[in-house]
Amino acid sequence: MERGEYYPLFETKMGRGRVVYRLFAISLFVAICLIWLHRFNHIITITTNHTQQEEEDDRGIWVWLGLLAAELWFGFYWILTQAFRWNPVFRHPFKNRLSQRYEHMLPEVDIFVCTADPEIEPPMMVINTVLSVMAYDYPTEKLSVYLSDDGGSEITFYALLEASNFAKSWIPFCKRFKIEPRSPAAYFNTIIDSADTTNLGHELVAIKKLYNEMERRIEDATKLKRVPKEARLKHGGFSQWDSYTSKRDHDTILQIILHNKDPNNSKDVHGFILPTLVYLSREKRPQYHHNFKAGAMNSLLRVSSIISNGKVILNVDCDMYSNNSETIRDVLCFFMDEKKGHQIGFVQSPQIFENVTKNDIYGNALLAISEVEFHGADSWGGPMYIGTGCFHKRESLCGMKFSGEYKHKWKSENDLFIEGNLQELEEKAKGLANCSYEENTQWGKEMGLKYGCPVEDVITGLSMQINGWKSVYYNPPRKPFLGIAPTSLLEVLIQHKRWSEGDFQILLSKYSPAWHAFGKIPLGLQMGYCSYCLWAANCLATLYYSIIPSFYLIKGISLFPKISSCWFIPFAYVIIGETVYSLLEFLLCGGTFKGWWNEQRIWLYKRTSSYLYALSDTILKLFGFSDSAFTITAKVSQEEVSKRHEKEIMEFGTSSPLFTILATLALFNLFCFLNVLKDAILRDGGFGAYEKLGLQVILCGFLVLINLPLYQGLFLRKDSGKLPSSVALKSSTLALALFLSYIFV
Ligand SMILES: O=c1ccn([C@@H]2O[C@H](COP(=O)(O)OP(=O)(O)O[C@H]3O[C@H](CO)[C@@H](O)[C@H](O)[C@H]3O)[C@@H](O)[C@H]2O)c(=O)[nH]1
Ligand SMILES: [Mn+2]
Repeated sequence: MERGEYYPLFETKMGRGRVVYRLFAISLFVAICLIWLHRFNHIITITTNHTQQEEEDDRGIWVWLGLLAAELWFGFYWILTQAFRWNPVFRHPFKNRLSQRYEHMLPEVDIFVCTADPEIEPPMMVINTVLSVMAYDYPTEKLSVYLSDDGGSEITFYALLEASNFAKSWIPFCKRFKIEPRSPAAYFNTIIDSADTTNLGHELVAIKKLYNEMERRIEDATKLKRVPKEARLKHGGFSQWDSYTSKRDHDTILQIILHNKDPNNSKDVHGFILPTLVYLSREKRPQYHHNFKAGAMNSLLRVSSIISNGKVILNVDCDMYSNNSETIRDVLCFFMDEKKGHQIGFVQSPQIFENVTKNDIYGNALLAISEVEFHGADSWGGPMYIGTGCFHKRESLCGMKFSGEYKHKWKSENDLFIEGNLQELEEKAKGLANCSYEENTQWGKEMGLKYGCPVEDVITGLSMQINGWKSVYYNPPRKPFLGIAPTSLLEVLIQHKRWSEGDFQILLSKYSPAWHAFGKIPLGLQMGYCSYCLWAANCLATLYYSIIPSFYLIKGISLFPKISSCWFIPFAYVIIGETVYSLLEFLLCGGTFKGWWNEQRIWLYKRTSSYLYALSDTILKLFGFSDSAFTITAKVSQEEVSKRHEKEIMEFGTSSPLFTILATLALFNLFCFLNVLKDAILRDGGFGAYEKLGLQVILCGFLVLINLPLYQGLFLRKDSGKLPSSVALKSSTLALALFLSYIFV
């Protein structure tokens, strides 16, 4: 580097097509205003020309007021979503420059992996994630991996011991052959696909054999729910389970499995030191709330502070393995950039799922969020923290506020010095993971992850941004992490209930992006946060739109301008414009046409079921009637279910009130639509009579078309993934009652 010249460690590029997009957005906004005007005018006319209006209009005013409210809502919500489409940016790190400047003073990195239940998060999956992050291309003496096990499972501990042994061969293998990805399971899958293994020869055969043997032992133990006796005798760590009563009631279990203070046991087959590896199952007692993942993370923060005290922390869920061994180096380019790095509090990468099918029937990929909106957020001070695949500075996570004078010191003058032996260190660390430790402290409030919210990640990220930190969205072509998405409709709906409920609680909390954050974070970021925090609130307008227009269609009453009227134009423009835009956006993000159609369906389902539940639960919670829980998403499914998932057949399977709502709405619209067809055939003038009802027919028809998988699940399918007959019965009755009530209204 020449004197005085500054070569940044990363660059930021603007997205293309911004001007075109902004023009489109403005034109759409004008059309939305015209729709509002139309409703407003009509309502004024009804109220002022009261004299000899038909009786119908009198009642009609409520319906029109409802429509105006729904459309005001949709319009307002659309405006919020524009913030994240206004100015997308893209980041590119230069890791060669990082190496040149800082190779010998790279910071310590602590990696936290969280797991909570050995049944739905199988130990084999967990250790694959652990191995993938242990094998990062990074100086091993500066890397520490912590597994937090809220399941307190001996089997998971056993699996981790096995993994620590396997790592002794696996890590040198990865580094020697520079293989990717470094989760053994994922890697072996790729070579089955490519079959190009000739250059690895017998080394590959040998490592695969080791892996298979380990896998067999762990799977056996998992099936038997018992650790083999020999293993138990060999490792003293198991004695910590002697006093264990249940998952919800046990002492802190902590074991430093690999550590350079125990060099005999902590080197790989070539004699190089391995990363530090720690197992932690924090203390649990029935009388103490454990605060789910946030509680686990805070224990990890404290425990790690006396074992390795890494300045950078990576947090992944146990299903999110590292898909690129160079990610740490890439991310350090953001943190260590001499000019802009100081203010960066965290670097988030997207949540990408490996098991999403081609047309993504459950809309799991959330393409618009990961490929568009987060890039937009990045231009306003940064994306949210979404729980996994996120790198933090320890300071920002621990609650420090950013101030202009702050400069991060990467050179470690006050490096952690460990006195005594490992046992003493373990004992000391255990105390930090006890239930009572947090009493009368700021943990969960000002320090660490926030408690009391089902989306601990988002609220914690927001509070960091309010504290003055910025974040960066790092979304390179080769995705840094790959995880597992739910594979049944109910799982998806429940996950979204948790998310939308949590987000809505943030809106009402003391960190509310709507008011508390005002003046503390940019307006664009506030709007964007609000668009997520208001997911739940979308249910009302969507329900109104799925019921009322169809209902009035049966009565033959028009609620939208007729096709020949000039007021029809703004409606048509908004509908066509938004549809075409969302389709284009989806295709440009790499989706398929069918995937887009599936996503529309899922949004409808979430809005009419998950969000409705989230909204009512939040309101109940406000009045103290309910408490939010954390339902862990399953990462494995029965074989039949996975087969249907591969074939993209929607999985219902059980009965749930969420399904009853969806089925009732679908059937009600089907009845309305059949009624239209009947009238069109029997009545004079056929479809012509529907000219003034055009948009209502289209809306009803759309709802029927998008619900096709539901009708199949109700009446046509025979497999075990169909909707149970109890749901069919309940929803048919409800839908019929709703349909017939038009006679009385
Ligand atoms: O008491 C608990 C509950 C969960 N977890 C872990 O939290 C992670 C996320 O749980 P999961 O069931 O997979 O939820 P998702 O909805 O898939 O998770 C997303 O949303 C969560 C917030 O709702 C975030 O915590 C996650 O990081 C984010 O990936 C998993 O590793 C769990 O093992 C715990 O450690 N302790
Ligand atoms: Mn998950």
